[in-house]
Amino acid sequence: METAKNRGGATSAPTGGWTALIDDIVAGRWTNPETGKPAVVPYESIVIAESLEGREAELVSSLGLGDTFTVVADKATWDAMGARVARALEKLGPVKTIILDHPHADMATIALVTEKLKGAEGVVAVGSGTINDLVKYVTGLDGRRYCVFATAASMNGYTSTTASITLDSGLKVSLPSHAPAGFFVDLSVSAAAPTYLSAAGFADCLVRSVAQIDWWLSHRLFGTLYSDAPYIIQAEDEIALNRNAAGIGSGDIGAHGYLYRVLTECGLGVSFTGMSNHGSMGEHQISHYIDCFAGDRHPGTLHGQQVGVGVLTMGRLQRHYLNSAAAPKLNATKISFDGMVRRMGPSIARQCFDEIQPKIFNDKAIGALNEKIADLWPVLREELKSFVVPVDEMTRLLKAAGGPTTARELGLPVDFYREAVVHSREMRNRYSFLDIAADAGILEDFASEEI
Ligand SMILES: NC(=O)C1=CN([C@@H]2O[C@H](COP(=O)(O)OP(=O)(O)OC[C@H]3O[C@@H](n4cnc5c(N)ncnc54)[C@H](OP(=O)(O)O)[C@@H]3O)[C@@H](O)[C@H]2O)C=CC1
Ligand SMILES: O=C(CO)COP(=O)(O)O
Repeated sequence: METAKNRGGATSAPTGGWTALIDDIVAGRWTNPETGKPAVVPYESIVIAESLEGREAELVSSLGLGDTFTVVADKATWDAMGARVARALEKLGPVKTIILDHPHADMATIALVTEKLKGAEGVVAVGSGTINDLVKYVTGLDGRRYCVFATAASMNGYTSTTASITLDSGLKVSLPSHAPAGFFVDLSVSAAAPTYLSAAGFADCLVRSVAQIDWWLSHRLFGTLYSDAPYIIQAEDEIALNRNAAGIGSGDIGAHGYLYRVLTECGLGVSFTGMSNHGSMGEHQISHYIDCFAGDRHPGTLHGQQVGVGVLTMGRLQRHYLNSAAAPKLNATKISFDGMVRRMGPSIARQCFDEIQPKIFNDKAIGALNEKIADLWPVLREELKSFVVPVDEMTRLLKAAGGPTTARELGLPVDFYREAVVHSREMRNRYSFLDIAADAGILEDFASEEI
């Protein structure tokens, strides 16, 4: 196995260690400024350390999951850490292993894992996004507590209470699930993983500014739920992480410490609101569209890699609007159901068309919305500008972390990427600048410049 570069790293942990603040949130000592009350979150133990070698059994045993254990991994994550965790758990009791073959977080695999985990007591996931979502979702079905050892800093779902699952129809959705009782990070393992994995996780963090802009826009226009709490807890760490972007690409352990802090905080944010919107808006819809509809054209890229390219696209689109003192002016929504059927197939198209009805506006409704936007725009524009990280800066950061910045770099046909930009808004009822641009009639022209 590749060893971590820069062992020890040039970047030191914040005062209080890698879980400073996170410990307070988990212990109920952190007061949410929005409510004035201590936040209550469903986690028992979150440990992030430069090494967990020798501590695996103690960490799992502290959760009291049971007397027998089942470790779930895939081939790569078994090699990276699963074998080590399974060996360590033998001290505590009998250990079974389930090694999945290139798993996907879809309904067929959920059925398989449900069957394999029947009667299992102490369920221990060792892996990244797909392994964690599978184990999270399956154990969530009967409320069985589980824990996860992270093998890659590739996405922010470890601590979220939602699972991103592909339904039998082929549509990827965000389903309510539960939190891991224990989340354990050995930074040396993730820093030694192939760097494209960490760059993907960095991109999942870079989302903050574009998602906050979309989410606030939706809140101001339609009164949809918005919360600052997820952003408040990660604000300082986002600065430290961006300062260490180059360390992500070079496998620096300290840089990975900050990366995991932001990934973890983003997941904790989901447990405040029960939804992933603060870190999943227009840019995630572009990535989900790629996963659902690229078919043979999918280059095998990771969620976070696609999200990173989506972030830059959204940054350019939002810049177009925020640079203008003139309020956006929208026309009645034109979404062709037949077009959706052609692109998505009849079953997904039906499901999505029903889902997006609240953001389909006729002439009368768009007139009222235009008046509201015109009224709000001078103030709303300034509010939105306060969330911006300039797109040139985000591009520089993503490059420094080693992530792809264009569809071409992803290895995705550019025509298909443009289709994703234009049509991904048809997937979910989350209102973003993709909807503004589409209803303003400029989205196709904008997308035609994306490469
Ligand atoms: N629930 C939530 O809130 C969230 C869920 N997600 C979901 O997570 C999934 C993406 O997860 P992601 O982690 O990016 O990718 P995956 O888990 O799909 O795949 C990553 C792959 O990288 C390989 N790998 C992992 N760790 C190591 C290591 N240490 N050394 C070598 N190889 C390693 C593994 O092997 P292999 O070679 O076998 O592929 C692994 O399967 C998506 O389905 C996404 O939608 C994303 C964000 C949030
Ligand atoms: O991927 C996510 C955050 O990175 C959340 O995904 P969903 O949009 O599926 O909830």
